[in-house]
Amino acid sequence: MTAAAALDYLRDPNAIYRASFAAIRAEADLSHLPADAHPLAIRVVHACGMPDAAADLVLSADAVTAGIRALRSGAPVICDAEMVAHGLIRRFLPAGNPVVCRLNDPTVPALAADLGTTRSAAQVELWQGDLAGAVVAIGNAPTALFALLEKLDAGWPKPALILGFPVGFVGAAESKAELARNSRGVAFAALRGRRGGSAMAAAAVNALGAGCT
Ligand SMILES: C/C1=C2N=C(/C=C3N=C(/C(C)=C4\N[C@@](C)([C@@H]5N=C1[C@](C)(CCC(=O)O)[C@H]5CC(=O)O)[C@@](C)(CC(=O)O)[C@@H]4CCC(=O)O)[C@@](C)(CC(=O)O)[C@@H]\3CCC(=O)O)C(C)(C)[C@@H]/2CCC(=O)O
Repeated sequence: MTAAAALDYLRDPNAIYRASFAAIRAEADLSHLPADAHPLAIRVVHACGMPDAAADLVLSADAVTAGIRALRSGAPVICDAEMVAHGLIRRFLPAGNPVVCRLNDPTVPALAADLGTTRSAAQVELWQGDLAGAVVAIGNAPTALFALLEKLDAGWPKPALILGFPVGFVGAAESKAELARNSRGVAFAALRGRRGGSAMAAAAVNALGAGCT
């Protein structure tokens, strides 16, 4: 049997990252973003392969500093989906920050049925104790973002930062527009429109974590 010929592709992980980030810097227009948000924008684009997504990124002026400060202080990262939680590069979290996702808490299905909502939104009921000063990363569920904003309107503790990246056709654009219109006094970053996703939300956290070093 003859040995299979090795295909020609880049194998060095650091070289792959360098080449990706260089391509994004060359292709994505980041000029509307403050310099401290460029690493976050680059990682978000990196996670989806769409340089034009950078144009839809909106941030409050304090988003990056608030996120980095919160992570350094050991704040929890609250995620709407396990996919977001699993996308976090743990070695980037500077203080062994707890990662919280309550979607699969055994009480959530009954809670969702009682409240007449999704499991993603029902889990927000379980976030109250972790919310003060936290980084909240929403990458999947528009209903979770809407529910969080409703809780803030009801006087719940404020997180340090909301990363709004829900994706899809029902409620994604609307929930992020509401966050950008009125973030309830909380620093935020969001991707306007239908695009988003767990990988992008995790990438945003990873960029902040990398910025802590
Ligand atoms: C309406 C929902 C949407 N889900 C999308 C895309 C993806 N979802 C995946 C997976 C595996 C999960 N999605 C759930 C969060 C599930 N998705 C929903 C809900 C029905 C409602 C959310 C909402 O509208 O706010 C939601 C169920 C719920 O009751 O909350 C998930 C919990 C479903 C499950 O059966 O477990 C699960 C999350 C698992 C986890 O990570 O913890 C996908 C991988 C596709 C799939 O279903 O196989 C994909 C991932 C996208 C991503 O990057 O995160 C949409 C398209 C975003 C859609 C929301 C809007 C719409 O237009 O329909």
